Amino acid sequence: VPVIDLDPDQPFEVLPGAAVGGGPQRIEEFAGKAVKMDGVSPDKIGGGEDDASPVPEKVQVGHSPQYKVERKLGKGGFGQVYVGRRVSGGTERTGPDAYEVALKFEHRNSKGCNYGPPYEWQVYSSLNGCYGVPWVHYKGRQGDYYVLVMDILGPSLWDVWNSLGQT
Ligand SMILES: Nc1ncnc2c1ncn2[C@@H]1O[C@H](COP(=O)(O)OP(=O)(O)OP(=O)(O)O)[C@@H](O)[C@H]1O
Repeated sequence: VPVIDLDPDQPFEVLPGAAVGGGPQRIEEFAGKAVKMDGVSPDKIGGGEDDASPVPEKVQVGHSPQYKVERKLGKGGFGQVYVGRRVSGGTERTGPDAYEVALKFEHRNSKGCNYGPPYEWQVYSSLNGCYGVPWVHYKGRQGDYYVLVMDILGPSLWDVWNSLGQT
């Protein structure tokens, strides 16, 4: 049985201005360990609820180009996904030089980020290159959000079924 190594493979970069600050601080206990928390409860924020801080208008993480954040593609249990359009350059449809990407935002107070970057990042790293899984090209933190920059996929079967009135 192949063993998948879920250790993080790359450090991520915290951009200037991304400092955690302000807001009341609390101590919460997870798995018997005291964890210092900032601001509101992660449980209340979940998958980027509307009361969380708005996602940024522009994104640049790690060594990525800059992207303008456009329409929302969807929302999951932990994060929200938007179209990102490269501000300049970008000739490819997919890959690190793509002119359009999917940007997945996960709020730093969300339940997936209790111990730092989302655990899901390790899963994406392990699955990168697998058929049907979008390639992640850049990742990092900007302001209150952890951001993944990945290939944009076509509509899911769920999206297609709904666009046809679930017939
Ligand atoms: N790379 C992508 N390209 C295009 N659309 C995407 C991409 N990634 C996510 N989406 C859209 O955003 C939605 C939310 O994705 P996300 O990964 O946050 O959650 P999920 O996998 O649907 O659910 P859960 O978080 O419960 O596992 C998806 O259902 C899909 O419609």
